[in-house]
Amino acid sequence: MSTEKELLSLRDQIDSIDKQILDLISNRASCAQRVAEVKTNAGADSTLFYRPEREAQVLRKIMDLNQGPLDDEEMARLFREIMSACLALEDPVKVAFLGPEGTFTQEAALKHFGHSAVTVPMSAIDEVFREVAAGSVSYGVVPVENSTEGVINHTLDNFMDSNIHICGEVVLRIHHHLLMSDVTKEDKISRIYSHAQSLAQCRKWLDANYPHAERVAVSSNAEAAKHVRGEWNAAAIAGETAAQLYSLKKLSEKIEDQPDNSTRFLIIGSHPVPESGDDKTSILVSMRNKPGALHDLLEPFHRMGIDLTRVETRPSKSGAWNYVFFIDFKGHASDELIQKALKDVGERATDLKILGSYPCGVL
Ligand SMILES: O=C(O)C(=O)C[C@]1(C(=O)O)C=C[C@@H](O)C=C1
Repeated sequence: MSTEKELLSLRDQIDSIDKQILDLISNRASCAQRVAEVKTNAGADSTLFYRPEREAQVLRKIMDLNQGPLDDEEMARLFREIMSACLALEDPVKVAFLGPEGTFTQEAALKHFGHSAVTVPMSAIDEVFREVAAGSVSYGVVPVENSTEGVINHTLDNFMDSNIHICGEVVLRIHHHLLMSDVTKEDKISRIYSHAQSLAQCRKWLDANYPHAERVAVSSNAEAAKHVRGEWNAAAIAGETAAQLYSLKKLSEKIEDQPDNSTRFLIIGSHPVPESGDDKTSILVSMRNKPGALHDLLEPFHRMGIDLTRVETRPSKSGAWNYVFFIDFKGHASDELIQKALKDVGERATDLKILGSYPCGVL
């Protein structure tokens, strides 16, 4: 068969497959609309249309069933978007993030909820918490730890004062680029804007390449990108989305010191999430200042074979909270073993607050 004929025949096959995919996606979307009716008839308000545990199960099943040639992550991403569009038919989910437009937090929100979600920029982490608590958005996305720079204390501190639930987690690979605008003079860069975390994540690269440039910390990478648009002697460190959004040119790509630099974000909401089959629980525990306090606290987890994934200590804000520990572990708070462990831990602690049980990040 000639090349031309072979191409024509393959494109005929693709056209017919596309028609089948179209019909199947439309059928799926109609089912989601019926799900919304059932939920409404059962009295659920629209904040309960989004079901994190069900979404995690759907994506995990797709990854299990996938036989290639697309890899599991790629396939899950496609289904992520289909589900996002189906949910938007029920009721588009409104998500607050640490703005402005173009931040990594917005990228994390879209990765988690898909591109049919409505993302709403906030100017500070506290505001994301506040808007979720006030109910003006259904969910919020906040950064919690970075593989190079460690924990984001400001996010943890917000959990001490709120009754917000953690509903999910999402991890994002963070690539930083040095960006300049069309007025920047490449050989005259004497000031570099970025978020303090990003400046820290690129410290060695900056020391080697721009040792004399002033490093200016601003409220976000996207804000840094905005800044350089009118400055001939300044550059910004930010990600791909901000570069595109603010039409900046990449002077150097992937300048982060650690090639596997990634940030974990938490999804916060107002409702607890049922079990998905592969879950994590986050708790906040306060303890009096005495030798061996942390060992005592963690002993039940060790004894019961519960997998701890993170332990962070923060100074308490009041006298009663001498030590505050943020502890993440595998398992769901409705699980019998986890309930036993929490009871034991609660008896040893001054105070224990369950921040939420949620599906382990899928994508
Ligand atoms: O199963 C549901 O409850 C649905 O609303 C359907 C669906 C989906 O498209 O699969 C959509 C949104 C939910 O977040 C979870 C799943």
